[in-house]
Amino acid sequence: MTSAVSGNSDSVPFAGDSRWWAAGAQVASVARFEQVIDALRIVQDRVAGANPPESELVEVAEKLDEVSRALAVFQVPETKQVVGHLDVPGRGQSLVPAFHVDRADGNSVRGRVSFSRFYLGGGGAAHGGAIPLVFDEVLGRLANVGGRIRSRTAYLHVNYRAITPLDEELTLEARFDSEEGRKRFLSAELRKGDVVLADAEGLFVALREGQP
Ligand SMILES: CCCCCCCCCCCC(=O)SCCNC(=O)CCNC(=O)[C@H](O)C(C)(C)COP(=O)(O)OP(=O)(O)OC[C@H]1O[C@@H](n2cnc3c(N)ncnc32)[C@H](O)[C@@H]1OP(=O)(O)O
Repeated sequence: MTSAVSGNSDSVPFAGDSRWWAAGAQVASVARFEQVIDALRIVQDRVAGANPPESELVEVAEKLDEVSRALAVFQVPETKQVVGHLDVPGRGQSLVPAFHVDRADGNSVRGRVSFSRFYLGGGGAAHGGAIPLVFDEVLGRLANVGGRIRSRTAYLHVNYRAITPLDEELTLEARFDSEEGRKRFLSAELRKGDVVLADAEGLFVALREGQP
């Protein structure tokens, strides 16, 4: 039996808006899909952190080929895609570290995020591109909740204030600061305890009718 990918209503604080990209998409099992994404995230981390002998690499490459062949016949257009549209932390995708919401309303959100080995830049610090990924994810979602017309990021300014460590639970707080016509201004901070690791300001522009 298949079930519709959740059509996150405004009554669900800080839920995504699957109507944006996935109207009508069906998934055989949300729990099973989430299990696949969790396993994929672990594979990403294990590959990033591994240096195995050649014989092991041959075997791993074969197994990964087998997995991609199994999925090749089930490829669907974007409107039917499941990844990114599940009502679970991380939205069922493996690009952006999963953001776990603790408190949210239409104008602010607070939650937790952790950067695993896959997101290593160097010297024990998270990659400088991984941090904006999380800011764009959280600010982008906050910009669009509450029945607002959907918007896209016009700019995202990120300040790196301190090294962002891997494998530690960090907090992220974001707010909808102001609105001028189609322009929405949002900001956020990523913290370890009381220490600000990075902060961001973003402009999100509401799309006109028919704008992709
Ligand atoms: C379950 C699913 C969950 C889904 C959950 C998903 C979470 C992640 C969501 C993340 C969202 C994204 O990353 S979206 C992907 C990344 N972003 C993009 O691809 C956007 C690419 N850019 C564009 O499409 C366009 O440039 C727009 C839409 C941003 C703006 O173009 P436009 O609509 O033609 O508007 P335009 O007239 O240019 O600008 C409108 C006003 O904004 C100002 N403006 C525009 N750009 C800028 C700028 N960079 N810096 C300053 N100001 C700017 C203009 O001066 C103007 O001000 P004034 O004259 O009116 O004062």
